[in-house]
Amino acid sequence: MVAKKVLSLVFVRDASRILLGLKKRGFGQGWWNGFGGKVEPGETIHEGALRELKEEAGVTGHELQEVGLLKFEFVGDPVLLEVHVFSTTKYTGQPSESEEMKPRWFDVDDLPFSQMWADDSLWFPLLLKGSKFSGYFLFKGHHEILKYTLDEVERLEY
Ligand SMILES: CNc1ncnc2c1ncn2[C@@H]1O[C@H](COP(=O)(O)OP(=O)(O)OP(=O)(O)O)[C@@H](O)[C@H]1O
Repeated sequence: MVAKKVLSLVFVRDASRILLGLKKRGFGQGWWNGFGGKVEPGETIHEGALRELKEEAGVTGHELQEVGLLKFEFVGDPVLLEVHVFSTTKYTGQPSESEEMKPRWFDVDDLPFSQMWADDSLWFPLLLKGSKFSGYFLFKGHHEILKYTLDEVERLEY
């Protein structure tokens, strides 16, 4: 590991649904995911999360809770990705398509895991039941997880 990239990942939920976006370009293109991206210089991770949610989904989030910390490495790539996962049920505005993402509500019992990052199906159950979680995943390419750890935690530690 020689460098670390800090990213946000935001999930908006209601009683039985979760808002995902189909990534139209770049990293994770063609897959459904929460909204997020690189934290920019001068902003907090929380501010970055709100900005990305607005830019990518057209929605203003309120009372974001940080619920997960996920670290990713890819074989042959010296960069460690540190993804801070946020969740909220409070938002204003209507989800709308952006250059980067096409938003859509999914029933939590009918998530498109075959079109999502492979790690998502492992930690989504913890997200959906309202737990906090911390994980590490080593990928080979973009589809295969070689090893991982995943823990439900009381509080997130950096
Ligand atoms: C490897 N397993 C993974 N599982 C689930 N989610 C993952 C992920 N790896 C990255 N993510 C998320 O994918 C988005 C990438 O965003 P990404 O396009 O790189 O960022 P950003 O919008 O700043 O990019 P540009 O401005 O286009 O450069 C960002 O939400 C990030 O948290």
